[in-house]
Amino acid sequence: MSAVATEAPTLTVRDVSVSIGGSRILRGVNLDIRPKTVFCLMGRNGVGKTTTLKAITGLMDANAGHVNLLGTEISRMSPEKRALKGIGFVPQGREIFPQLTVEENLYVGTIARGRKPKKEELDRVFTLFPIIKEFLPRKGGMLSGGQQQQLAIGRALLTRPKLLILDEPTEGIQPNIIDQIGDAIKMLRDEGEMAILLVEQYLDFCKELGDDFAILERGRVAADGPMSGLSEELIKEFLTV
Ligand SMILES: Nc1ncnc2c1ncn2[C@@H]1O[C@H](COP(=O)(O)OP(=O)(O)OP(=O)(O)O)[C@@H](O)[C@H]1O
Repeated sequence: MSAVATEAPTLTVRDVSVSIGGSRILRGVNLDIRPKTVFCLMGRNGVGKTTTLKAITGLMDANAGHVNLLGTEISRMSPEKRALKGIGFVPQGREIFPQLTVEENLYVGTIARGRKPKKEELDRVFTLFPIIKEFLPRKGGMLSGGQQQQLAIGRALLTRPKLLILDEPTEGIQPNIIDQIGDAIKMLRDEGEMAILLVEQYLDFCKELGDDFAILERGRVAADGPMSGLSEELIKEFLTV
């Protein structure tokens, strides 16, 4: 077993349940996300992937269960407090402010913390996504979907997360930008400062990037383990439509 595998997890989710309007959406979800790895949360439409992310980030309250980030119980904290503890979230749809410039969008997360990003933090984002530097004065709404995704990831990175959470980053994005986002995820993982939790329906993207996976089915983890264990049988049973 490698040294990495024996390190304490960056995030543990234990028996997390969420109900919305009387229906049980999550029914005791368990996840262990190791440091310096990419973890892919997979499953068909409507199985509870986004709800799991919201229970982790605090955007949705869990009825039961525990979420622990780097040894700290965060499940009763506000989303803002969880962000300060080290959770960076890039939501589905990216949530770029269309009327703000790219530069203003980029600074939103750090300014909310009362500071401006440091030059080396900005340079790191520009190295990952050179287009952001080129388009700094443009309005966010003028960017393509893929460029907005890069901007949203850049914005999250400036908060120096310990866990970067990405909800369907490839959705509706052209292939060359998907490749750039994949390369950026690999680079971030290899730098070793964070773990990355990826919700993704694009199977090849997950297989290429993921170290570990979990498959959700009706609000529960139906299978999990190292990505090498994602068999054709599991894909057929839980992922193909
Ligand atoms: N605010 C809400 N009110 C009512 N039902 C909801 C709400 N949010 C989610 N649901 C329901 O909870 C279930 C899980 O939704 P969730 O968005 O977590 O699934 P998902 O796996 O992320 O799906 P997708 O791949 O379509 O995004 C779905 O049946 C959805 O209709």
